[in-house]
Amino acid sequence: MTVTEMAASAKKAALVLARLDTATKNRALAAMAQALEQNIDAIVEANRRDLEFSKNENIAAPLIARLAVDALKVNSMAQGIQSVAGLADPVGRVQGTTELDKDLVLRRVSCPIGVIGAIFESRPDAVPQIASLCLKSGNAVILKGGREAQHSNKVIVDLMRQAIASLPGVPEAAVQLIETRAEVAEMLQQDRYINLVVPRGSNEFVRYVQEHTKIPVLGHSEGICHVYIDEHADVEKARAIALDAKLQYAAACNALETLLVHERIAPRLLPDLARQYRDKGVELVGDLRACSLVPDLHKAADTEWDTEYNDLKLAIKVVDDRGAAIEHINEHGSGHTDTIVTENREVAEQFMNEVDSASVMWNASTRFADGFRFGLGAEIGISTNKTHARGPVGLEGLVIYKYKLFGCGQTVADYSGETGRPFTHRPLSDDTPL
Ligand SMILES: NC(=O)C1=CN([C@@H]2O[C@H](COP(=O)(O)OP(=O)(O)OC[C@H]3O[C@@H](n4cnc5c(N)ncnc54)[C@H](OP(=O)(O)O)[C@@H]3O)[C@@H](O)[C@H]2O)C=CC1
Ligand SMILES: N[C@@H](CCC(=O)OP(=O)(O)O)C(=O)O
Repeated sequence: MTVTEMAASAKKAALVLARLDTATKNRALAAMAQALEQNIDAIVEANRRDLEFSKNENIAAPLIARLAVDALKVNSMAQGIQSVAGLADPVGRVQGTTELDKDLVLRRVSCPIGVIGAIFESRPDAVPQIASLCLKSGNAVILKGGREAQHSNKVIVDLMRQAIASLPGVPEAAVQLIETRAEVAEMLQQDRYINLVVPRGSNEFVRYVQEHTKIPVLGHSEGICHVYIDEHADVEKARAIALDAKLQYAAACNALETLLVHERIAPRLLPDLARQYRDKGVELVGDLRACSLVPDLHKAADTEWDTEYNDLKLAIKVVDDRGAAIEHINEHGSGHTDTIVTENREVAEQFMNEVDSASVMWNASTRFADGFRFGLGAEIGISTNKTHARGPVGLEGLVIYKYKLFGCGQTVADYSGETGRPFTHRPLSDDTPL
């Protein structure tokens, strides 16, 4: 099948999905989860081939960890799908009701976006997450994962499609997979059928997508995430957060890349914290003031402040005050996730108000920026766009709305000119029967 044919069938599927009731969608999700659980060996075997390929290509260890799938991971993929089934249906929610005039009532109701093209990194667990969120929100999806994960992705998508096809009324074309960059290029031309493209990847890749399509793009790009340790920080909290944000999963886009430390707390905190990082294998670089506090610290090149390492490397900078920290983050960050550690509420609120990022945190690790941990069930990714969705994108980010106007024969002429009737524009309760 060509990509154009796939996109056309996705469009048809989306029209069917949009009218499916919640119970049918949940049955499809349960079948998808069961299909994965019952085929753990096939998934793990496909993943073994992907891992072999990646090891031959010398892929970095954190990226191998992101790619690897074992039985536990398959079970957690299945649980993830079930948890999406357990979420409230985001489609058909009344978002406001206005009486324009007697017997002329306008209602805003949530509805699916349509067809989503999702391109993402070599992370097989992203496949069921994105597919289940799209299905629950009534959208068809065309998936493209990273080349290192292609065998795993194919088996997972095939299993989910077979599960969907076994249910009456649920179109198999709800979930489709493309595998090559050439197909991505073709997909980007399908503005007739595809309503939103979600690229997850480097800034260059997201820019490439934006420059090669007329389809709206919801970019999920790099995370140059910061932890700022304020002068009023609790040292133990600061240490725990700074270590977790870098070490808990260094390859994630929400991992720490630049540590900013207030000059008044730096001498007490940095030497010991640097030792702890080094004990865990983290390579450190710093500005001149950090270098004066930490033995053998290499001076950071100017470009380091704009670098996402995605690995066991960290840049450290000592700042004069919170204003300097906020300024640094707004200049060098990527609008993803940034944290302040402080015991001073006023300082924390200033930081959270003035840092222009999708997720701003107080006394918590940047690694919390995740759809599951935020209670969204799962995530299609973490948006670094400002519109239409920001930060971890769950079901709410996958619906739009339509206006439904309930009349009884009125025309605009009735409301025009000097003799026209005035509008009432009266808000009504959303459960008013129409
Ligand atoms: N905000 C978020 O939710 C996420 C952000 N990221 C960010 O992504 C970045 C790097 O991740 P990485 O895994 O290396 O991802 P890449 O940017 O290398 O690749 C991601 C996807 O884009 C595809 N791709 C890349 N370039 C092109 C191109 N020119 N044409 C068509 N397809 C292309 C890849 O395909 P192929 O493999 O076939 O080359 C893959 O499917 C990091 O900055 C990370 O923070 C990653 C995950 C989630
Ligand atoms: N949701 C993820 C982070 C986002 C993500 O997909 O990151 P990545 O490891 O770059 O693929 C998590 O915190 O586990």
